[in-house]
Amino acid sequence: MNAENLSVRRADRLIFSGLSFVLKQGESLVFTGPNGAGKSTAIRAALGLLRPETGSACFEDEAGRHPLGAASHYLGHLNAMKRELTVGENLAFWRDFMGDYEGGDSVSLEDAADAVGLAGALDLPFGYLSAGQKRRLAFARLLVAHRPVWMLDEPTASLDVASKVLIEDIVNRHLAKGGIAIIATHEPLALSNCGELGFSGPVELAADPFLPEGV
Ligand SMILES: Nc1ncnc2c1ncn2[C@@H]1O[C@H](COP(=O)(O)OP(=O)(O)OP(=O)(O)O)[C@@H](O)[C@H]1O
Repeated sequence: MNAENLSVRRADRLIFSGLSFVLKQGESLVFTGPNGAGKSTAIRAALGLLRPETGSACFEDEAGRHPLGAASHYLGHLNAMKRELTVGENLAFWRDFMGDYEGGDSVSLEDAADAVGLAGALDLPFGYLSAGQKRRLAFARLLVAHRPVWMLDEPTASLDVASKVLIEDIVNRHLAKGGIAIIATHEPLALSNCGELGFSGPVELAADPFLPEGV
């Protein structure tokens, strides 16, 4: 995948500018930096979920360039599950709604639940799960519909050490199969072929000389 000269401006602040990188199959990149530095914004801008001031990002394969959003799974701060539906019903919804991207290697609902340590919980309402179990189920969503790129925003927040290792393992298997991952994180993650990109935070822009004073 390719990001070229991405910049995002919000109100009178430049959140970041000139963000460019290339990731090949099997490579990962972590976004680091303090709260408010721009990591989530960078993920959302690359995916096209918010409009960048400049630049764009795309996924490239033998067939050409594709919008990054179509080729990606996005795991944000929220888990994107319905609390009234069971674990199995939630996963079935995401499998049917997203479908497999070309070259798909998705797994069954049972195997996905098993991979995140929730094998016995398929009939349990999502709302009954603990915070860590909910986060692990959000990860199972990535396994039931294939996407070559995973964009993950603080995926291991609220996870205990064993669960964090389990998630690292799932991401590493995705990378080993030629997938790509971008991860905003505050904690070190043991990922293969991993680079790091540090965000330093927004810069106040000079006042617009055409605005009346105080605006
Ligand atoms: N609508 C908005 N208008 C102005 N500024 C905004 C808006 N939305 C976000 N920001 C600012 O953009 C900056 C980047 O926020 P972002 O959520 O990307 O940070 P982050 O690095 O992911 O932080 P965290 O580690 O806390 O998740 C923050 O300083 C935030 O205040």
